[in-house]
Amino acid sequence: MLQLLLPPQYGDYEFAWLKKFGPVYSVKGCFGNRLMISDPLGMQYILNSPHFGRGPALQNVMELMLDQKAIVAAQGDTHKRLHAALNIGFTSAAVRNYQPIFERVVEKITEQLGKCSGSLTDLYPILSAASLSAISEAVLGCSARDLDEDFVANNERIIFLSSRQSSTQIIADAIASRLPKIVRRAAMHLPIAAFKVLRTVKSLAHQIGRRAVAEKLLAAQQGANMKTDVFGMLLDLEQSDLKKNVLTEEELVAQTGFLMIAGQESVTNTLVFGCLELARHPEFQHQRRAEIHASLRGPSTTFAYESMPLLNAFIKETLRLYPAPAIHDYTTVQDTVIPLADGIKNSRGEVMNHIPVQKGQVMHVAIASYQRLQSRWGEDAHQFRPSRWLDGTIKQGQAVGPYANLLAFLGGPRVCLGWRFAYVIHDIHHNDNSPLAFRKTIFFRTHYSNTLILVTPSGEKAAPLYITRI
Ligand code: HEM
Repeated sequence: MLQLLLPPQYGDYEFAWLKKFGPVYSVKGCFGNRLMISDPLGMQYILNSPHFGRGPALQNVMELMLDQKAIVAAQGDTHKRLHAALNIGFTSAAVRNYQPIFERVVEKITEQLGKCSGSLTDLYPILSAASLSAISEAVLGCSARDLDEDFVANNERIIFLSSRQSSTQIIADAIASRLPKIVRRAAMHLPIAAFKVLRTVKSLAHQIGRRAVAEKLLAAQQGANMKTDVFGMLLDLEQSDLKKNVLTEEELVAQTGFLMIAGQESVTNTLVFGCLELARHPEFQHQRRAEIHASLRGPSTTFAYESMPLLNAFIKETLRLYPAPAIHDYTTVQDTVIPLADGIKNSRGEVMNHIPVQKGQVMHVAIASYQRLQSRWGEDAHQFRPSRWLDGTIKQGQAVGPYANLLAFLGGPRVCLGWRFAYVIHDIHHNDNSPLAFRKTIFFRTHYSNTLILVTPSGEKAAPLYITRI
């Protein structure tokens, strides 16, 4: 289990085991064997079936870090209701309204990166601040400059703490997740530095959310356009489900912390990995720029990236190789049988097209492994090759995930609501007002610590790349 989560480079063992044992095998965990599964049909079943709940360690993290009313901490019918209600702010029509915000943020990032031209620059702080800006404006309708300084600092601290996972911590998490909920909640009040940061962020996020809701309601009374951000959409008295009492103001406020932290962290990491692959593939970087130039010469459309096959392929390929939820844990809540697309051989050599699992079985939905299955993505599935999305290499099969059969945004009832949002933020890669090129310098490693991150050989979360203006 520790080999799986803390190898020198993420996937060192996992991808070797995938090759050796196939898409279903078991690994030894702290409290018994765990099932690793990357079979597409099996994953689709687990993600959509009520027979599975979130794994104990992951649920523990959600409960510790977030407001109890936050969508990711909610379960069953409450979760369904919150998901449906919040979805109003994340439809493709809604996200199109937020486009000017993303364009402004992208302008600022390119300007800032341009200033670092000719030097070795860690992309993390720049892209992290930019993601926070985009999310703060597009979700709350509030500039990141207006966010409480303490919130921004503590938010960064949480992201930093969650990027440092040690073997002791993994074991402690596994033990903590076995404690009764009441004990875990009580532990949050212990005078431990990390818990203090969590308590502060929760409380500040609440204040920020409450202020945003109050300002939006006032703006609505004054007849302001409410469609410019997620909170506005949700509080729009013309169409909102709030008036049907589907989502209370208090519940909307409770989503603030998760939307800010999770959105910022996932978007930043995906952008960083994208820039790293550009640095590693100068030829592709050049072709992509040529596509941008061609599109800028054509008729101007707001969503220009829709007509840019290389840019689309690039974003998909980045999400394929670097899914934020590389391994997602589930527990079986009642005995069930998981169907498999590709049968597996049992110890007697018989081919099984399904596997029975008992209540209480912990399993790892191996998203990073699935996204490297040669049977689906091609013989060179471990390579970064965006052209696979354009030349027919990829085989269709069970439809999993909301986008391009990828599971970077998960799938099923808990699918990411902000996936369109995340896609648009990648506009950074087609902004060409200040053309930049990235060049790799040192050896990097990918590391899994609640999410996939880039670390230097000494284990520090950082993405130093050379930036040059062209
Ligand atoms: C590349 C960027 C992103 C990735 C890879 C990503 C990935 C994910 C994943 C894996 C989950 C499932 C978490 C779980 O239940 O365990 C999730 C949930 C969610 N994400 Fe994202 N996310 C991204 C960006 C965003 C952004 C920008 C927002 C909004 C500002 C957002 C909003 C949400 C919400 C509201 C949920 C909860 C859905 C539910 O439980 O019903 N995400 N995301």
